[in-house]
Amino acid sequence: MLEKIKTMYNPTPGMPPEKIGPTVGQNIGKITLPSTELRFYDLGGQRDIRSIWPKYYDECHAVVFVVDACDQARLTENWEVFDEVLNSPRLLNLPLLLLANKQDSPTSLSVAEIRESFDAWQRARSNRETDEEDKPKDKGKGKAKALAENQEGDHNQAGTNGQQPREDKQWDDGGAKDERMASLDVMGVSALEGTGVRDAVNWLYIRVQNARKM
Ligand SMILES: Nc1nc2c(ncn2[C@@H]2O[C@H](COP(=O)(O)OP(=O)(O)OP(=O)(O)O)[C@@H](O)[C@H]2O)c(=O)[nH]1
Ligand SMILES: [Mg+2]
Repeated sequence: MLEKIKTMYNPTPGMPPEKIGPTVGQNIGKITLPSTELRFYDLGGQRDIRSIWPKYYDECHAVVFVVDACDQARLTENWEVFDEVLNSPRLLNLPLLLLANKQDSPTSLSVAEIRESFDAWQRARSNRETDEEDKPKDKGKGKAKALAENQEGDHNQAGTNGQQPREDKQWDDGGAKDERMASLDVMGVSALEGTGVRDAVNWLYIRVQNARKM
């Protein structure tokens, strides 16, 4: 995706698709637009590499999350990761764009289908949570165990990360996550053919400029 952006916006083209391997760490790219410069940090999506993502959260002005719209088998894993990003308090007020990549492929999910897949994943999760909450009420014995687990969970949370409770509270107070979800932008792109890429860059350009004015 970043290489395609470079090819479309810079005098020197980015790497051709056949030369691009999995991103280990980060790739950096820069494009110049009227009165602004957009700097991209393309972070590898492999499981082990995701732990570096939060190191970038304080410095960035927008987040673009690229999903492989052809890989239905990994959509659940994708949504788990995306939800973490969506929930990261340090990213809460930043423009967030979800890109459904590989729209050139006949097997890719459309933007509407990607949105529906995420909604369905969220519904399934909240159903699971409701089921969990209901369980102890049915069985007296289970209730004590669930409570004990809860307390242990709370303790662990505070113990491993002192900021966690404060961050959670932020969500309870503002309903900010619901707002974020309602306004989530999803766009279809093809990093291979370049379809939708200009729209995505324009979206970023406008959002970053607007955020600056506020
Ligand atoms: N059909 C199609 N294939 C694509 C497109 N973009 C990437 N691919 C292919 O998907 C595979 C993975 O592409 P990458 O660009 O390495 O994907 P990535 O998301 O950057 O992966 P990481 O760097 O590991 O995070 C490669 O085989 C690409 O050729 C696209 O728009 N359409
Ligand atoms: Mg990559």
